[in-house]
Amino acid sequence: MASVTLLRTKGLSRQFGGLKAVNDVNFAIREGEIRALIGPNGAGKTTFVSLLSGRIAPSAGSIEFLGNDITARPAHKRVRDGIAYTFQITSIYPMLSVFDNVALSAQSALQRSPGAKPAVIAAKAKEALEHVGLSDRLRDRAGTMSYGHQRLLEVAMGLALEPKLLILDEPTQGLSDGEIENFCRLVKEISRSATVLLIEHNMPVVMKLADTITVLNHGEILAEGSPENIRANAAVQAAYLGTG
Ligand SMILES: Nc1ncnc2c1ncn2[C@@H]1O[C@H](COP(=O)(O)OP(=O)(O)OP(=O)(O)O)[C@@H](O)[C@H]1O
Repeated sequence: MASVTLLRTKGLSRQFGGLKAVNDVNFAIREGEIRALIGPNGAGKTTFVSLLSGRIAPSAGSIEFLGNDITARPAHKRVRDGIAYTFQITSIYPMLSVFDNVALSAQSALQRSPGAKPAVIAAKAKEALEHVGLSDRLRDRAGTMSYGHQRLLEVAMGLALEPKLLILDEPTQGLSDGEIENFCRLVKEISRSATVLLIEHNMPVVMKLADTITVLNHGEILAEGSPENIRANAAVQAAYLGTG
């Protein structure tokens, strides 16, 4: 099946002082895949996706999205292009209702289609909340929900942006086993309409969800391949055991 490259990086690098947090990364993700980005603590995963979303600027290299060079494009424009990034640290507005949080996201997505009516925004927000199973919590103040539900709210906010690429940074952190199972189902469902890039430490989740796994270590791609492939990779095992 022909597949389109959604996003590609060439020589992407970011230094913090003398530290090469991301070093010369050539990466490509195809439309429709679920890609997991894994690696030991400090490997550069969050820095890498922050470069993709435009939260931080690269020291060198380039980023292409659907064939266009977006390296210098500001973060808010990348959101409009279709790159949504849910943060590792909860980024909801705790004093606003669940519905309002998602409506704000939906509104920013609909700025792409002029003349969007409040009713359309509300419908999009409700649809996203239904997707993550929070339809019965619309009026709750976001900050009063459990941590797990706040993570789901974040995913709904990402979905309301109607992204082409949804970047999830450690989405299962702090979730219960039952919540993780539901979350895996949700990601599968999301992947029917969006490409998913997932930073994840929970290996069973990675093995279950990912079509392809990219392993970062010391800011560089150490390995890339299918879950079976990566599981059997000696260099990956060594990196995780701290001997690589
Ligand atoms: N703003 C910053 N200033 C200085 N150093 C930074 C900054 N952000 C990240 N780093 C450093 O860059 C390296 C990569 O960090 P990053 O957070 O990208 O790793 P990670 O793979 O996401 O780690 P984790 O799995 O622990 O979240 C680390 O050594 C980190 O200390």
